[in-house]
Amino acid sequence: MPDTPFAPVILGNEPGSFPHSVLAERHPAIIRQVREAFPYGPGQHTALDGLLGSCTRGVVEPLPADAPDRDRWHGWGLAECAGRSWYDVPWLWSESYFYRRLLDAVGWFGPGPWQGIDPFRPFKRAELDAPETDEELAALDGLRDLPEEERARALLHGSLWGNRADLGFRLSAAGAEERDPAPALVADDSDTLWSLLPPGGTGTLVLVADNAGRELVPDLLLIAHLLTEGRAARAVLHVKPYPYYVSDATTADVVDALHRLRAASGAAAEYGRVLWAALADGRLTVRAHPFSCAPLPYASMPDDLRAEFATATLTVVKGDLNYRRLVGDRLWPPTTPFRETTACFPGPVAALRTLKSDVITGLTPATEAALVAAEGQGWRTGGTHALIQVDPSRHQQ
Ligand SMILES: O=P(O)(O)OC[C@@]1(O)O[C@H](CO)[C@@H](O)[C@@H]1O
Repeated sequence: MPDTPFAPVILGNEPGSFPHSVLAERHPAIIRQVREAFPYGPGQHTALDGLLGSCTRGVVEPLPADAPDRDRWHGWGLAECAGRSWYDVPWLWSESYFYRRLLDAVGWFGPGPWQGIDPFRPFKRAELDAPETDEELAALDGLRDLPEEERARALLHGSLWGNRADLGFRLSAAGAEERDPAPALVADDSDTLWSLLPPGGTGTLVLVADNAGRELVPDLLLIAHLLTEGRAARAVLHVKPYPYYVSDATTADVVDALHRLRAASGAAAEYGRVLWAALADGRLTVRAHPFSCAPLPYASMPDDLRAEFATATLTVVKGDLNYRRLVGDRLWPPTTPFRETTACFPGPVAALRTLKSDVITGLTPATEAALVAAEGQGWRTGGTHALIQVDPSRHQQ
């Protein structure tokens, strides 16, 4: 066992900290926005009031007796967390449960007319329909004549920076990193990533998606490229089984994104056709595993998911939340080797993430020092830095 230093699990109970602000400010703001976006009835308003009181001033309450996933949540620690302040249980747990309870309040789980109505859909649609998305899709035409390696790199960066809701074609201008006082890309294992996906590959790429809209679109473009260029024979796209963390992608969001691509012109539409055909013939599949909305790190993943990740040629996990779940939602010393924190993961894994929370591993001492000198600790949560980290090993479980 590697000599990994102790790192405390992140809680939300320290006023002034980022996690505390999410519980005390972001969650109430989300309740407000959802309320304003839908013509909910009195029952839903009362339930939202109840959730607001509970999550800001109260304690974690059990799920209703008829909740379809009650047993599952008990397996995920509900009995241990119930009755405690939302601020005193692991932050990851608290956030996940907040979204679960929000869906309850608006009637997502039904039965009834609001069953399956995504409370975040207006926000996701607005982003997908934004003129910036048109510009980003039009920029794909400029990639057409580039050598495959350069297209692949541009699309990888598109997917990476898409995690900031920003396609990367315009950001990956040569030299941009060097011009900043601290590097935009704080770790870059992309050579290792590409070595796992050589042209002519016969393997399976798993991509664990994060946000819908302007992140999911470049994720889909990357998948289309890898399939078309033979860097992967098959791809599996993991999305969330229900709306989560406001903008996380569900199957409905995949459908919206594909329609958006097909309705575009030029290269974007071609990518859309590739993906549509790959779904039809089974080279691309979409999965919505319950564990994707679990309040737990991947170390606790169930056996079926473990088996799937174990057989993949490479699993790419997107975004900040998936990073927290991959390495553990802990305050690691930033120079803790990435590979020491991913020992729970059964197959080769790559993280593509913009930095939006305190968790970080795998920095060199020089990079950490440059970041701290330039920004104090603000680089951890500002979303202006990103990383590509890869652990190519197959861990025996
Ligand atoms: O996973 P994503 O979309 O990249 O980011 C999720 C996020 O917005 O949610 C958490 C705070 O609620 C943070 O981990 C992070 O900032």
